[in-house]
Amino acid sequence: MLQIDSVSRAFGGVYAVRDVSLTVAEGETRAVIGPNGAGKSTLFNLISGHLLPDSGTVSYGPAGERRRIDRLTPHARARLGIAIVFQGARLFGGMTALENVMVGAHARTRHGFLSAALRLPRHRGEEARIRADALAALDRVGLRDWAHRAADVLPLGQQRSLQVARALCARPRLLLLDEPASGLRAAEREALAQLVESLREEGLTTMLIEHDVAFVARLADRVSVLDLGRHIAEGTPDEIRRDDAVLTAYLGGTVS
Ligand SMILES: Nc1ncnc2c1ncn2[C@@H]1O[C@H](COP(=O)(O)OP(=O)(O)OP(=O)(O)O)[C@@H](O)[C@H]1O
Repeated sequence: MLQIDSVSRAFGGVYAVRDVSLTVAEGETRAVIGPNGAGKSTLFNLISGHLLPDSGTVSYGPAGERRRIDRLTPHARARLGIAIVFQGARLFGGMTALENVMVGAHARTRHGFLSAALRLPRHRGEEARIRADALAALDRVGLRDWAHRAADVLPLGQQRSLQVARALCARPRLLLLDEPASGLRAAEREALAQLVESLREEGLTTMLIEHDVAFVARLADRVSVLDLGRHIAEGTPDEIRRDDAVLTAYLGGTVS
């Protein structure tokens, strides 16, 4: 579904991502781990289009439909089915849960969010369909009963689920989750883990950045490890746990 070839991106002469190559299969759940500053979020932004690579290529799509996307805008990539939930992403505080999700659906409409917000005539016909999709997305993440509550009064765990619903409403084929579990309490983490598992069962291709090893071991088919911008290891969670380069990266070179 995703193929990244020799991608690099530097800031001020310092590589955030350096010569990274990896492929993610359709239906796979891929965890991306690595110490702080390893380049994980930068990699996600290179996939979503919020950053462009200095060199290298990003290709996307199921077999037979694969195409290069590394020069496309984030909006164009969203319309191809790539959705990202940013780390610490904010919700629109003055809106209900349902309205927040409907914003996500506009990412894939022809006219976009601005036209929706202005309620232009050409847009009105799509409104009912988007509303139905948004309610379905809320249902999928267990938030149907919260649809008409203000988004900013939801507990943090449900805010995260709402962000996932917003991304799902755009009908992604590749979902990028940047540290979705950070700051959540145990019960909230469990609910999020179950949500990611259910998406996996539905066959959605997902990449997630996560620090918690138990969370990764439970959810990921494969794990990619970044360190100082480089892709230093890839394997199943079990293989990664035994990988010397990974232990060295995490423990600062103290492993013999
Ligand atoms: N927009 C930017 N401008 C300048 N430097 C940046 C920018 N984005 C990232 N960097 C730098 O690139 C490196 C990688 O950052 P990135 O956020 O991708 O790492 P990360 O693995 O996601 O870290 P964390 O786990 O702390 O979120 C860091 O040294 C960071 O300071």
